[in-house]
Amino acid sequence: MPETAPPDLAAIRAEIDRLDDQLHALLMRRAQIVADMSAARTKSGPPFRPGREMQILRRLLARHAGPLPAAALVGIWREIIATSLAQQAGFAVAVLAPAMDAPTAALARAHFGSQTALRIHGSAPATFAALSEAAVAVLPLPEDAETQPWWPMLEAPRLQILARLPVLDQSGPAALVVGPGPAEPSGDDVSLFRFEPPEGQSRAALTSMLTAAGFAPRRLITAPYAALVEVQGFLDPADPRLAALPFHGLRPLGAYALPVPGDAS
Ligand SMILES: O=C(O)C(=O)C[C@]1(C(=O)O)C=C[C@@H](O)C=C1
Repeated sequence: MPETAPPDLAAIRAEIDRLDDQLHALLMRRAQIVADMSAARTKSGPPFRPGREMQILRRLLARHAGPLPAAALVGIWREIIATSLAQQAGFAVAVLAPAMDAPTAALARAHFGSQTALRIHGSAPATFAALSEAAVAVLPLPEDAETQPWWPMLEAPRLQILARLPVLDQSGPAALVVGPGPAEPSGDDVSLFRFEPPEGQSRAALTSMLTAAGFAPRRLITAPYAALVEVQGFLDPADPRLAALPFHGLRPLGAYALPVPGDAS
C-alpha cells in the first residue's frame, strides 16, 4: 500500500478550474488589445507580420520549461495568433497541394489555425491567382531538380516569400508562405534570390561566386534557366553585393525567419 495520501482530486480540479478562468481572462484581454490595435491601424490590408510572430514564439520557447511539450506550446500560440489575424481582417490561405496527400495543407492548417479557410489548388498559377482573394499562399519548400518549380513564377517584388513552415525545425516536410511584400526581418533570417546561371557553370562554381561576393549560401536550387539561392541573414534588396554579382535576371524573392530547433523544450 502506498504510504502517501491519495491526491485530493476535487482540490486539484478546483485548481485547474481557477487556472482555466485565468487563462480565459487573459485570452479575452489579449483579443481586446488586438482589437484596439487594429482600430488604430492606418495601413489597410492584412495585418500579417510573420517576423513579429516568430519573435513572439522564439521568446516563449526560450523561457519554456516543464512537462508541456514545445510543439504543444507552438500549436497553442499558432491558434492564438491565427485567431488574432482573423479578428483583424478576413484571412483566407491559398495552398498549393497537387496531390490529395500533399503535406502543404496540413502544414498550413497547423500554422494558420483550426478556423482559417484553406483554399486548395492543384497548380502554382492557380495558387498565385487565388491571391486576389486569399491573404497569403502556402507552397512546398523548393527542392532541387523539380519538373515544375513554382518559384520561377513568383511575381516579385509584388509577391514575396514571407515565412517558412513549420516553426519548429523538424525533419519532416516544409513549406513557404508567399504574400504581398515586403518581407520583414525577425532578427534571425534567411533571404532568397533568383538568377539565371551562366551556361555550363557547375554548382560548385556558382557557390564560390556567391561566397566571393560576400554571401553565405545555405542552399542552391537549380531549374532549367533559373537558380534559387538561400543566403544567411536578412538581405536589403538594395544591397550593393547583389548588383555586383555577375548574373542576369537577378531578383530578390523575400526572406523567412529561421525555424527554432525542434528539440527546444
Ligand atoms: O503585432 C501585430 O502587428 C499584430 O497584429 C498582433 C499579432 C499577435 O496576435 O501577436 C497578430 C498578427 C501579426 O501577424 C503579428 C502579431
